[in-house]
Amino acid sequence: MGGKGKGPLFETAVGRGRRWYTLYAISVLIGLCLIWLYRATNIPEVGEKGRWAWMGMLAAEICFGFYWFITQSLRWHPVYHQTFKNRLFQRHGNDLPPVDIFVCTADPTIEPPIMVMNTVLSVMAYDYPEEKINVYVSDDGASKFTFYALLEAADFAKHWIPFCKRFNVEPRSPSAYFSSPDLNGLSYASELNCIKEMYNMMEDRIKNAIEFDHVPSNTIKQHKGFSEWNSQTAPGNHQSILQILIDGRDQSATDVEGNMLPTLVYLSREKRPQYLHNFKAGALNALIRVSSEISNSPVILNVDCDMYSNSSESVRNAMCFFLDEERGHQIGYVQFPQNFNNLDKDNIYGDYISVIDEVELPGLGDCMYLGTGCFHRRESLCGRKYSKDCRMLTYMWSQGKMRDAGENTRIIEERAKGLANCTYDQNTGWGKDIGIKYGCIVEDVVTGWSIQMNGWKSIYFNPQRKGFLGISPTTLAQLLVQHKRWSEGLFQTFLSKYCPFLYGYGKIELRLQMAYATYMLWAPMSLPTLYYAIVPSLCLLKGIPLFPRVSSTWFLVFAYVIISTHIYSLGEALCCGESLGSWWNMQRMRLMRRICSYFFGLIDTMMQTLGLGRSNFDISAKVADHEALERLEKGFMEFGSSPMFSILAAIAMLNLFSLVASVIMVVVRQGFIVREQMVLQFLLCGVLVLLNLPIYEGMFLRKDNGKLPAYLAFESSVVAALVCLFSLY
Ligand SMILES: O=c1ccn([C@@H]2O[C@H](COP(=O)(O)OP(=O)(O)O[C@H]3O[C@H](CO)[C@@H](O)[C@H](O)[C@H]3O)[C@@H](O)[C@H]2O)c(=O)[nH]1
Ligand SMILES: [Mn+2]
Repeated sequence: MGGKGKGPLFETAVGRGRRWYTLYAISVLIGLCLIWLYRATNIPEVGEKGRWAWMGMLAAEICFGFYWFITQSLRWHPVYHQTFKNRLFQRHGNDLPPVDIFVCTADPTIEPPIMVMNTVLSVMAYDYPEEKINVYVSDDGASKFTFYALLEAADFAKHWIPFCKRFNVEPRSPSAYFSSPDLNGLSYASELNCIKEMYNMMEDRIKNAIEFDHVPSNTIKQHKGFSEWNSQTAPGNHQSILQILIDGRDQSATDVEGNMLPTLVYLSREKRPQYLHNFKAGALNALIRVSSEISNSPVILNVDCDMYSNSSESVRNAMCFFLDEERGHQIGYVQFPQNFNNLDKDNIYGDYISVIDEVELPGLGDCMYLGTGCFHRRESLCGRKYSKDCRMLTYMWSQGKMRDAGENTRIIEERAKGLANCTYDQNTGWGKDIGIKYGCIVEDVVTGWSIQMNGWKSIYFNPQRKGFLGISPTTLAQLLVQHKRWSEGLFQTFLSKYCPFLYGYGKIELRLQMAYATYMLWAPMSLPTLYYAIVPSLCLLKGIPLFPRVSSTWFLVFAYVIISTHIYSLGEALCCGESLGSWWNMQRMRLMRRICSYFFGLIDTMMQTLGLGRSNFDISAKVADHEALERLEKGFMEFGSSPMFSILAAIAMLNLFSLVASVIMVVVRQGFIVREQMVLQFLLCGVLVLLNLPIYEGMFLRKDNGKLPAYLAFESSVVAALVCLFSLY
């Protein structure tokens, strides 16, 4: 290396300000202990009113306290990485390892082929030597329209890639680029118009094909791949379809400027009704095998089909980690944050994205595998354990199996196809010790966890310009379903042999075990939250006090813990660039997620533990209708429909009744609330009502299509009234 571009390829800095944080955390911990002490020493006597309610409060507060304690692991050891791409260039030039890029799609209706195509084009156009990029699309929907869109993409890429490189455009997803606001007055306006025109025509062709259920017949004639589809082909029942659309080794496959093109492969693995297909994990494992036969790159990037590349530098950034002479050989994967390009400014669905990106993920020191936007070292993904003699990536790659350039594409297709058959990984290590884990709907977290257990280090890299942008759910119902799936999968993992505290015990730092547990315990945390959202309000109605009176010193303890933790979380959100309104929305959604998604996730996990039912990977929708988007822009939540709303609405009504009733009592029987021991309970109920305002609005005031289903208003009022009456007697 001759001292070229001296210094490491990446640097790691440890966050500052820890001392203050530790002081604050200790003070909260003391407060929590005092609260438990207060609860334990003030339990109402046998026969006194509210004894059971009190014990429940104690249990709930123990849960909250314990949970708060383990979440501290996410703020314990913040590290930030910086890469030096110029040094990478000085040392290696363009002599860099190849990368295999996996794009997964599963359903052409909720993941439109045009979206998949844009993601594919964005990753084909990375600022990286073209012949070193290999893009694989896994289509679990076995859709000939997705296939057709990719064929079009293969053609369009010949113009798009040179265009991107010549004018250095960002982002490189055509549709995202064409819709960016600052395209006026560019020096290359005529080239831009020309390529935009070409793109629009292509988009129209694909849209028409889908609308009329008809791929242009000359395209069908030109590509033998279409013969794989017949009237029997169904997403859940078909043979493996594998087509190499661009063979990067083929010297004649060049773009309009004569440069080589990235390899592009379409795969729809075999599916048969009698075989489990293991959802996304199965798809990724098929891709790992198939790609090993075709390009076998030492680094694998995988993205969901909605996650287009927003920065052309990501591959080079990732290589700075893997190729670092000092530490690169230990790194198993480099995870970029998951960001979204369809969030409204007030964050109405209360995504914690910014806090997670800026605080929690760096705060962990290591990183979880989040399922998308992650670069893996192929070996680590394939289950190899890290050992001191794991060689540098460059070595591995020069030793790796490289396909003979002259070999016929069709022969390779035939050979690789067998690796995607559904019997291939039956009774093998695939899904257990090799590849992505099976049997869990959060395959990503479990897989990342076991890679870490195998001794590999992980990197969380959050550059200024976001690496990937995707689509987050656009209705409350979709969001709740997504979180239900996550909480369910995560809790199942907690109960399985992968439980962080057992599996990780003695092998991995406690900090990391706790960090994983904070996510895996979402589902059971629904119970104390439900308790807090229901019981104190009912007791308010009955006049049973559950908190200390204002004049007591214990009151100060509660006040300190409540106020300090909320001020802290508000401060954190503001520092991450959120607004006050967006923080408030985050609080609301935390409540809703806990009492709906996590609660249903908990129930489903329990059912499965008892052997009733099996979990399903409900794919998140990635399209929203126009009206809905308009309402969202105006700040109205789009509800959609979901059985989970029943519980949400019932709790909202119950709190409203309790609040109204106690206000009436204050007015009629003056002094009721002023009995100062009810103050905290009254406030809690009041805050719950405020958080639930959009629910009342959605049930009673709104007339548009995004409101809550009509029957809910009636149903929830009746349920809440019955519960209130019942509890009064
Ligand atoms: O049988 C399936 C199901 C899903 N997918 C693909 O998996 C990806 C993720 O699915 P999506 O419905 O978008 O999931 P999210 O709710 O966004 O999922 C998040 O959480 C998942 C784990 O629950 C991770 O796998 C994802 O990467 C992560 O984005 C999409 O590209 C799908 O096409 C498949 O390929 N086959
Ligand atoms: Mn997604």
